[in-house]
Amino acid sequence: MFESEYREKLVTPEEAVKVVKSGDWVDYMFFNGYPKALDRALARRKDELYGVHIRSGISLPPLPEVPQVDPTMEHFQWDSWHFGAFEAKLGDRGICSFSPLLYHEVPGYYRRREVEVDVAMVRVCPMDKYGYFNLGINTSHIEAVCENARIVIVEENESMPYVFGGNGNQLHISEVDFVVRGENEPMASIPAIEPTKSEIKIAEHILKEINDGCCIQLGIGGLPNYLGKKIAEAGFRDLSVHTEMMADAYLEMWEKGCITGRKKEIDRKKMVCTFALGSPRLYEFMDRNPMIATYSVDYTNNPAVIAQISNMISINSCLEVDFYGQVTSEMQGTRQLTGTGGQWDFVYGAYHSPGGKSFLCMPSTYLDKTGTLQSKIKPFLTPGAACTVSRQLTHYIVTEYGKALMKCQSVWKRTENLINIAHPDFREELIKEAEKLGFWKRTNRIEP
Ligand SMILES: CC(=O)SCCNC(=O)CCNC(=O)[C@H](O)C(C)(C)COP(=O)(O)OP(=O)(O)OC[C@H]1O[C@@H](n2cnc3c(N)ncnc32)[C@H](O)[C@@H]1OP(=O)(O)O
Ligand SMILES: CCCC(=O)O
Repeated sequence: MFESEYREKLVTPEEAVKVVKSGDWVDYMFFNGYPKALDRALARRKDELYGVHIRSGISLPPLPEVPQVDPTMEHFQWDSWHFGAFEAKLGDRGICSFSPLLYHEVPGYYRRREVEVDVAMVRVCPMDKYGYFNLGINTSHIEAVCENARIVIVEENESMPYVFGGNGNQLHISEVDFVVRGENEPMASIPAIEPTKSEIKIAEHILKEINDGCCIQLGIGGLPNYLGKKIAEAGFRDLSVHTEMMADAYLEMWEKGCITGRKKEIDRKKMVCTFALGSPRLYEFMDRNPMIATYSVDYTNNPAVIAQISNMISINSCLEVDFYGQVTSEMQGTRQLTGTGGQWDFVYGAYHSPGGKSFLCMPSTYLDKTGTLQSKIKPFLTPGAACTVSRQLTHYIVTEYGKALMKCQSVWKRTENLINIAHPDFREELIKEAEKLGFWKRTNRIEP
């Protein structure tokens, strides 16, 4: 029924990118949603175009060519909502600018027309018999971008898993201006990372906080994934999933029979997410799986939605915490390493869930560029680092030495709680700093 409209709109990537004009804003979406064939065709137009802005986030291999063919940024300027390794390197070279966000608000930025978008380009599943292009493992904010773009171009990829959804997970042919056929390359996957000794200890602390019937959200990074494996091994029952990112850890929990979703107040018996990042096995698991429901990020990450689920346990990683309980999870001083992503959304939402808790986790130390051990608990965040979670919102901080409550604690008590979970080699020094600042009134330090 939609075949003739499809044929009318089907063009080559070279034809499709001709709609881009100098000065346009082009949206490439996130993760596996970025359109590889269109990107290559646009890069080839470099010498004809000036000041085209490309907006993206967490670009995955094969990496986009557009920012690489124009290091001068005369032709293409690269903007990112969220840095991955690729964007962090471009940022170091001064050829990628970062836009801070609250992830659940992103569809609203487009709907309120606070961000410009002329051309939306997105990688999708091939059209189905009802005329829909399923957005696969990248639902995120795509629908809102496309609703507000002057031109929408979809790039079909047969390797994209077809994922059932609640909302925002498809585009209809009538909403699309051009269709191109991509090269069906496999979705980019991320390798499993072995946990460090500290991460193993952190997981032990958090496991004590999990009960049968909880709803789990795991963030991005090595630790949350390892924790998911431990939850699976521990054999919890009737867990639910409401997360931003579907990851291999959930597949393991499901295979071990831990996840039923029966206890959730909303989306019962569904594993809810807005995108996926993991192994090919995870992507296969998600393909036409009736238990998975992908939604636009303004639903999954909306704190008011998260708060409707009882016993929400949110587990994310961070980089640095100061005596106030301010957290950065995205910057090393002035260097933008990653982004806020959904961290703020889940910290806030989980706290408002009946019985809910949020844990921001980090090893207590890291090695700096000179190989010197540094504490991640500091009197103040490293100058230049933006605060990802403000002190009013932080609930628990967890290191290998235990967990520290921040919510409702005085600055004195926060300082003390944090020094108790700092690496022992830094505790004396931190106490001295706290005393100088007048943040330390007495000690109840736990000896290592
Ligand atoms: C996905 C959801 O469902 S919701 C929300 C999830 N999203 C977020 O939480 C967004 C922000 N968080 C993140 O991006 C990640 O969790 C991170 C970056 C905080 C942690 O990810 P990990 O992979 O565990 O990072 P890791 O511990 O390896 O540290 C990354 C780098 O920063 C360095 N580093 C860590 N802490 C510090 C610090 N305090 N100062 C300077 N550098 C630091 C590490 O040495 C490492 O450097 P390298 O890449 O040169 O080895
Ligand atoms: C773009 C979102 C990824 C994250 O939350 O870390």
